[in-house]
Amino acid sequence: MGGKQPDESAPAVAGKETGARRVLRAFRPEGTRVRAGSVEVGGPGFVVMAGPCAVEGLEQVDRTAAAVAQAGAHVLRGGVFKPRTSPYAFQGMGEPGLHLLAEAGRRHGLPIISEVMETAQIPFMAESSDILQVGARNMQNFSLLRALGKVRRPVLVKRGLSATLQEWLLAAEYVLEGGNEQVMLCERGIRTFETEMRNTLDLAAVAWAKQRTHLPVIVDPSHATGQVDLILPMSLAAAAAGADGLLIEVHPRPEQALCDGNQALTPERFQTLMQRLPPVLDAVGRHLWRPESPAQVVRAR
Ligand SMILES: O=C[C@H](O)[C@H](O)COP(=O)(O)O
Ligand SMILES: C=C(OP(=O)(O)O)C(=O)O
Repeated sequence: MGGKQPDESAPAVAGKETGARRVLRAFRPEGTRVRAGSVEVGGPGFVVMAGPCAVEGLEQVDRTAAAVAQAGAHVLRGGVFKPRTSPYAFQGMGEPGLHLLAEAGRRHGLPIISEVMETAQIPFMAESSDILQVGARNMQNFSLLRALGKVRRPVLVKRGLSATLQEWLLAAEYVLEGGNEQVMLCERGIRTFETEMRNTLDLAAVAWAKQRTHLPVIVDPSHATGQVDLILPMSLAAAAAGADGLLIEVHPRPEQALCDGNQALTPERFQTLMQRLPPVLDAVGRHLWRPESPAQVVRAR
């Protein structure tokens, strides 16, 4: 793909592989900036999205939202539809959970991101979520991707469990092709022969995607490692590798979490992470996202 120009006029040839076009850096050399509420992803500001893996109830989500907001997070995450390996595992609170997440976001001044698993969920998820997440397991759910192309909400496309970089980009291409330009990529670790960690975080893919595409790239060190002790070092490494932000799991009582407690930071550990990011970001010419000052806004006009 490297060096190829996007060819909008090229007709798809039946039976032949057609490459990515709209995701390529050449399509928008200046890069895409995605807006979620008042937060901008893809500019110089590094955006931290944090919250529970799954919304479990009012107290849990509100306490987490308060803690991550206080530590400086920019977006509240929380799954209400959970793609679980076992049909007997907690599947999420569904729409009532979405209302709790949205309310917690409003109360603590944070836009929210949540996973949409099926096309039928899009209308109400898009109504209340500032960012719609496509999970790793749904990265090649093409009808879902096409439907998200018609939505006026930013979409974060997670890399599939064993997806190649081309497959990941082409998944994002589906959303862009549908007319939605507010798309982000998320590296969340892939399946390899290694078994010590839950997945293998592919940080080279982050630098690669930043070079080859114009889309913001987010890293999820929680699913990538599955281990709390690795989340801090991998978050710093992601910032150094050029990621535009992080998606991190935080729970007030990880040992009681209904999903993925092994990879959830306590609020205290999350605060430490937020304090460790600025010097690394500074070394690569970035900073934690902050609203533009009025002076900058005037200059930009
Ligand atoms: O957050 C996410 C997923 O639902 C979770 O990682 C699925 O893993 P499991 O169902 O195999 O535990
Ligand atoms: C399910 C999630 O992650 P993934 O799709 O990367 O497994 C999640 O972030 O809630």
